[in-house]
Amino acid sequence: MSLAETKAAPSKEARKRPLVVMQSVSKVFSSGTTALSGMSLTVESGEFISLLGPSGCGKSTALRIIAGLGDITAGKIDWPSSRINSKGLPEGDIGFVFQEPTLMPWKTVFGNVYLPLKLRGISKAEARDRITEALATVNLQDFADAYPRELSGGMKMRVSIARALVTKPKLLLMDEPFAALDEITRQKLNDDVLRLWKTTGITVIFVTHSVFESAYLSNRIVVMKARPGRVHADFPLTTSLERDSHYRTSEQYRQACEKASRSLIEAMGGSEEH
Ligand SMILES: Nc1ncnc2c1ncn2[C@@H]1O[C@H](COP(=O)(O)OP(=O)(O)OP(=O)(O)O)[C@@H](O)[C@H]1O
Repeated sequence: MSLAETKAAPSKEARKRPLVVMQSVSKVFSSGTTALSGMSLTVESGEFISLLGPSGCGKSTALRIIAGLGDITAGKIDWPSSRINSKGLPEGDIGFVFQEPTLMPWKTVFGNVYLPLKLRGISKAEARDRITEALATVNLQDFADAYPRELSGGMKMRVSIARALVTKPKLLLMDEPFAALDEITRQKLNDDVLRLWKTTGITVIFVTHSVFESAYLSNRIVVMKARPGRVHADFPLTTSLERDSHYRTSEQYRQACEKASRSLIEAMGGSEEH
């Protein structure tokens, strides 16, 4: 290895830096609702984390804080691998996919995916290759000129994912992205997201109510407890199997679902006998 290469390579320490470190974060809204209290979470590069929890336990609030979209009442949040702007927020390293695709109906697929680049002052000509690449990642390369009204619910969500990916973020935050879709479409999109995770090396935090979805997708599950929201359990999920249709019917998947389900029931204050 030449000296130049030695210098260019990130140090071992830099490579190992986490993407997000939340330390005892609390969030109280002006209404007086305490959405989070003492939430700590460290997100390492390359992880696929499912944030699983009952309705109203603060999953979306936590995700928005991780995205730098909401201020915190107490505690500390840091993005050790990101460039931090003058407001103390990470710049450009985070993509966000919401529950609704939130596409502009008057713009084509291309125009919708262009938006984050346009906001950064990048011309359409400069952006073209990146948009084409992002659309190809979600298998929509042939739909660049289509309008949202011409797409199915699943395709609209894939456009939304392409829009989140076009800036090449290190971290992809997904807030119950497939909750409104039918089961078969949801399973297909689960496979798309897994393929994306494996091929790009992106880190994913995926909010879901679904034990089955979390057990299928993630290599780490963080279960949240409600009122106020905080981490109840945090465990890795490893499997020797490829996550595909065979995995869905395997004993390993059944056990993963059981573990996540048990933890969720505990977080909700119940017991298995209930
Ligand atoms: N902007 C806001 N102002 C006041 N209270 C809010 C606001 N956003 C969320 N909350 C409250 O904070 C708590 C946590 O909400 P949040 O949406 O983060 O939970 P969640 O786990 O994502 O819920 P769900 O699974 O139903 O989407 C809830 O009690 C909610 O009503």
